[in-house]
Amino acid sequence: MELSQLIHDVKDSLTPHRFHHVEGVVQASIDLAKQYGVNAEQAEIAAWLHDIAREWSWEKLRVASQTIEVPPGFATIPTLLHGPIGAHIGKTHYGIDDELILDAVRYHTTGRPDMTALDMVLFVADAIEPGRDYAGVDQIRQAARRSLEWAVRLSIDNTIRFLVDAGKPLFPLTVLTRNDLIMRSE
Ligand SMILES: Nc1ncnc2c1ncn2[C@@H]1O[C@H](COP(=O)(O)OP(=O)(O)O)[C@@H](O)[C@H]1O
Repeated sequence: MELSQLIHDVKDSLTPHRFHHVEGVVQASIDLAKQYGVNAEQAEIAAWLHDIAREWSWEKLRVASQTIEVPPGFATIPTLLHGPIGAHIGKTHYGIDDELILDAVRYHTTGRPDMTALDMVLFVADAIEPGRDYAGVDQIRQAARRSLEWAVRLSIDNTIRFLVDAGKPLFPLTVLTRNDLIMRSE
């Protein structure tokens, strides 16, 4: 695959602000990968790809989701489709056939039970890249120095609180992810 072409297209697909976020996620992913013994090349590719469809309209996401395989339920909350659709674009446009990379992209917003180390690297990098500024982010940054699992869990707790307070729907897979992390830590 041509990484420079992917980066070029990601830049074209996003506002400068979100492209800057993606650059932050790439650096944070590489750093976390090195820290936790994860393949940094896979982490970098997943990070460049993860938000490629983030600025698609709901209608465009919905239409695309009808022609490709999307994990169950994702279409009920259209924003979440940018993960599975990003993975699909990675496979079809850039020839990325590494399922570890594609899964990390697919589930980067929702998480999933039995997350791989690469899934967790991207999930946490997305939450803590230097451009992120929200209540609780420093606690997640600190957690990421000690444990990927713990950082994912804190980030999920934060997202759940945010969604509940905002009166927004919560995707059940994220609850299953949280339960799985708690069971694994006991
Ligand atoms: N687990 C979830 N269940 C339902 N909606 C979610 C979940 N996680 C995120 N969202 C929604 O999807 C939107 C995009 O999430 P995300 O891609 O993490 O945000 P960002 O654009 O800041 O990277 C959030 O603003 C939120 O409304």
